[in-house]
Amino acid sequence: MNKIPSVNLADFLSGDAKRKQKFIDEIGHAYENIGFVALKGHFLDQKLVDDLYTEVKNFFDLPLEVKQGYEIPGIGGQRGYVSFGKESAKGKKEGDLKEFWHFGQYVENDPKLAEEYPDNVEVKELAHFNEVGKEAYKMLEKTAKYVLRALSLHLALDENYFDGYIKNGNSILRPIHYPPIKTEPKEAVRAAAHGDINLITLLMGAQGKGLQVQNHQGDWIDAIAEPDELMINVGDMLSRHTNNKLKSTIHRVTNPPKELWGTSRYSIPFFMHPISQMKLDVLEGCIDKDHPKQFDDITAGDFLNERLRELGLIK
Ligand SMILES: O=C(O)CCC(=O)C(=O)O
Ligand SMILES: [Fe+2]
Repeated sequence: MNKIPSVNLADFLSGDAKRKQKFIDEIGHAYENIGFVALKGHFLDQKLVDDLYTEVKNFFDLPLEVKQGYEIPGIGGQRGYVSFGKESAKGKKEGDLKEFWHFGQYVENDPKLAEEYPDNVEVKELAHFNEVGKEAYKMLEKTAKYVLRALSLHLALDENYFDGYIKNGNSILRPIHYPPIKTEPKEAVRAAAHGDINLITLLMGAQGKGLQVQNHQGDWIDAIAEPDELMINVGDMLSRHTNNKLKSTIHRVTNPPKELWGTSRYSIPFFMHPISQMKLDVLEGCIDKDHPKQFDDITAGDFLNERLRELGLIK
């Protein structure tokens, strides 16, 4: 495959059995091959997208001392601000050329989980930042729920298989700012080649050049979405759970050519995580003579901690 396929969630939600099956087959096929799709028909309307970008730009425009006041020690960057260069891709020493913010779960009716997760951090300088972030979080979570339902059916599981694992899950909304590049970055890139940790990622802002995906042949292909599309990819948790039937594809964000060094890039991924107790053990239905079990049993919580250590976010 050398192009990211485009699918429409409206097919899945149409109530028409044929259209629903078409969506399941298209996304299933795409995830067994390239691991990415561009998705139309999601639950984010244009006003919400515009409002979120406005708030996010306003936040990153705040003075560094103000932003650093929202960098919370001891929580592995899981909420609030993470400053420039802190995170590096697994196996890489140079930090990525980015700063970012994390909105986390808004736990409902589960005091134990509310206790387990760090609190969301409120930005005091911006009147709408917190509420707009929360609204986008909810709409992305809702979109992701239906995508996982389609994948459950593709895997011959119960349609609602993931519902209980993602309700109040440890998902993260991460607005990212890649600032203008001022001096030759040498080895560092905006985001070094990596696979995402989580179940699936929904990315707003893949409209411009920058994001590239590595296909089976090892070629890097541009992943560019239409204005009304989210880019959605499989993460390592889902790949493990399905014995790599669904592919977590390596991707990166390249540095722009020198004449565009002066421009920022903004992107906003939503990393869909389950609750930490979910067992990522390989599904029985994904093991057979030709596909022996490839991964050890592990919970989502333990897997996440292992990876945050490798990214340099926890000690
Ligand atoms: O900025 C982008 O377009 C992609 C970012 C990304 O892959 C990530 O944060 O995991
Ligand atoms: Fe990523």
